[in-house]
Amino acid sequence: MFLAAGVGQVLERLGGQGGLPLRVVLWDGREFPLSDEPLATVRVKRPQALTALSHPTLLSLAEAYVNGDLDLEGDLDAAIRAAESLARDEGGPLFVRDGAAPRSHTREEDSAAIRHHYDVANGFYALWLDPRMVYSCAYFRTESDSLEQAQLNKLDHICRKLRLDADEQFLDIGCGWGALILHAAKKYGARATGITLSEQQFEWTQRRIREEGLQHRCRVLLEDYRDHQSPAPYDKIASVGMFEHVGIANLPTYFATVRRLLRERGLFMNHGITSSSSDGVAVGMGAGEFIDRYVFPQGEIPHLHRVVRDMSDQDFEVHDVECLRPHYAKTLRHWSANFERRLSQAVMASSEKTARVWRLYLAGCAHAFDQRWTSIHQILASRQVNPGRTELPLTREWIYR
Ligand SMILES: C[S@@+](CC[C@H](N)C(=O)[O-])C[C@H]1O[C@@H](n2cnc3c(N)ncnc32)[C@H](O)[C@@H]1O
Repeated sequence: MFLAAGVGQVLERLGGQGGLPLRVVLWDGREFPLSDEPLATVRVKRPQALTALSHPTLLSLAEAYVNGDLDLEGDLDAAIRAAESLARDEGGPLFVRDGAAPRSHTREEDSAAIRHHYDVANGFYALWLDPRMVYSCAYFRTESDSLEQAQLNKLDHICRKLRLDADEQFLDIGCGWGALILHAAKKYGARATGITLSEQQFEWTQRRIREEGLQHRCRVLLEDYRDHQSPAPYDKIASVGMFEHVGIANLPTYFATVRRLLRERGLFMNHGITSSSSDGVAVGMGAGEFIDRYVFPQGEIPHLHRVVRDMSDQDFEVHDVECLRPHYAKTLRHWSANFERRLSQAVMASSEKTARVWRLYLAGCAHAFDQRWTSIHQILASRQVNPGRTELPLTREWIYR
């Protein structure tokens, strides 16, 4: 408690970090720069908030900010690096078993978790995503690609890897605001179906399909991937930034569902976040708990080897794996910079608390990908129930043509 710890003790603790790039401003106006040229200002709004700084974890610091006990101004990345340095100093491991009971991921639980995250408001997401509203890692062909260009590159990268062709039946599991199905139908002539659990995304995508005049080859459904039925199997299936919601124990069900929906020798692209911990346990120091409690309830990320194993068990042959980690750090920095520029609008489009959560989550995840706390992989595989030759060319040159 602050009164026990005292301002002096807390400042001594912060000062002992060897020059954190922060200025601390107390509720009574007293200012304490912790280095010669502080990059960010932490405003301690009330004495109780010092508790969060006396034995900080990334969760306690984040909660103090989300609850409005602390304010942050200036260079958010510098503040996050400083927070990590403080939390690390408390001695916790980088990866921890969170001790939570395994999640069952019933349809009701998953649906509630999706509504929590994605149904904030379409206008809220439009403030900081690219104009197509793509909400997954972009693909930067050059360092200076804009976010919009890099998201378009990503849509093409996926369609090319899938060798998507005119009139092929294409399914996008977890289609977000529909960017991939619209692109697949418009540019590649595919017959595209998207499914989402978010009502707001569903309505948005329905409208976009109408606006583009693509009703004859594009549709969106509001349903759980486990319930999706199709009269004929799909030629190609993508899942982009979705399988993080599935749950590690449910990966066999998930890949079995894709196998059920895909034709023999059909191609499947799984693009998703992977853990850097080979055990697939959560990031420690309170970071994983913050994401679980405030951002992605029920989210779970497996290590790459677990994904490949569970895919192989469902008769998928893995052809190509690409790590996009630097691309996600860049994507998140674009989102975070957009969010910083439009912070007051983000508050109006959601709430003060939601905007505070998302502000930390976007900048914090950029840091997490930079630091390799988490990674992301595109895995291209084909359904190979009957052994034999694949439909793929001998080399991967087709992807880059
Ligand atoms: C991070 S968003 C990615 C959206 C999109 N693929 C993109 O790249 O912009 C995750 C998507 O997965 C969907 N999703 C999550 N769990 C799902 C489930 N059980 N069934 C269907 N869709 C699900 C969400 O509704 C959301 O559209």
